Amino acid sequence: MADAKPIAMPAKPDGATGVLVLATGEVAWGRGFGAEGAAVGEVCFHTAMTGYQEIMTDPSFAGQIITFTFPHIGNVGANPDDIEADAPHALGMIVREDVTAPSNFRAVERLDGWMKRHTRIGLAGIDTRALTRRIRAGGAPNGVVAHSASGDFDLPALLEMARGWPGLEGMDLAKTVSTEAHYAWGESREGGVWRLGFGYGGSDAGARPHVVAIDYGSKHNIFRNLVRAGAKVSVLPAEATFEQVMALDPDGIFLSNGPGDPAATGTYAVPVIRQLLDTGKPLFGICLGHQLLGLAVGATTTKMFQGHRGANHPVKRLADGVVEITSMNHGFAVERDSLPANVRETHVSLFDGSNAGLELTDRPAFSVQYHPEASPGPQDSLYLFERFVGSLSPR
Ligand SMILES: NC(=O)CC[C@H](N)C(=O)O
Repeated sequence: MADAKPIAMPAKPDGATGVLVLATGEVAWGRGFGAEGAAVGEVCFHTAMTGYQEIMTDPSFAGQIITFTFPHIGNVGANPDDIEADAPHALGMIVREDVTAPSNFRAVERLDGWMKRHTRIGLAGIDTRALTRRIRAGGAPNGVVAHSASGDFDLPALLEMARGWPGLEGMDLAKTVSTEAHYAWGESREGGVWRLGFGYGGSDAGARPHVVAIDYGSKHNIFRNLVRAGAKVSVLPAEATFEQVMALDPDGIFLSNGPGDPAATGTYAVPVIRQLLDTGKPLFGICLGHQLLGLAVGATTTKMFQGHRGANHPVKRLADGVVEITSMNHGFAVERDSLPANVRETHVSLFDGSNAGLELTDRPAFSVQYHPEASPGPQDSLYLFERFVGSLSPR
């Protein structure tokens, strides 16, 4: 921004090795951990008290820096099991207290070591309560987290970096985190590590209905739950064509969660989803998949002023009034008023009344905005996997 006025930025206190610089010019000094360097993205907050490894590895967090409202992050260390993708996708984490030595039998390394190994930047010693209130009042700002063990920072350059980032609105990130090639989901534990993609999961896989999942940035536990509910799962890249999906002879189609702006991803995903809907095959979508289904039926999506990121978000199921406690992570939403006549709203957020689920009345397709796979989070919504897989004919 050429016309931006210089902003007075607070001088570095002694011993500071990390800093957060928001595009507004606000600066918070702290202690860096994990990898050194600088990362730019949207600074959001997450209220879950557990599951930091699952959160950091959820591909939906690409392009985002997560402020954890829970002050003690890292105290169960890092392990090879609690991951939703092979590596972290969130750009960095901001925490209150320094990461300590892990106290958990499953830990194989410290969180800060894990972050460093995966080139992710951490920032500790930040007043995360004040930062969270700042985000709540002003919306999620763009910003930079930087870590330099020697304490050398070029603040004007970091500010420039924060200001130069275009923001998540209009940004397609799904294809940057999706699988590159088609694979059949399966996993086995070898040498203490889950190995993926060697074949169909579950016993007697041949008799299972076949779900073809389009991976816009999927979490592993979604596929695990589809298998647990009785399916076998094939995974295709975000840019898969209608013909590529149909060549796998699906019994049902799954649209995954993922990062970025659904409207931007929709430019290539929506035409495919429309064709898939026309086949009459059952379809289920989660989060970004929900938003893309919404766009495919003609609804619109919008960037929320306040996104939802936590593991205790109440959602009302409109069919029977039951409240599900859900795990959520989204910054965009389907606009209720834009839903066409053949689409019924099925779930509503009890925090702000925003749309949390939909179903078509003339085709077997439904989706939810929240994360029923419950990792991290409650298990109230696992029934959705059973409902979807139960509607497919086994073969
Ligand atoms: N978890 C997700 O799939 C997130 C969807 C979308 N990127 C959003 O922020 O709303």
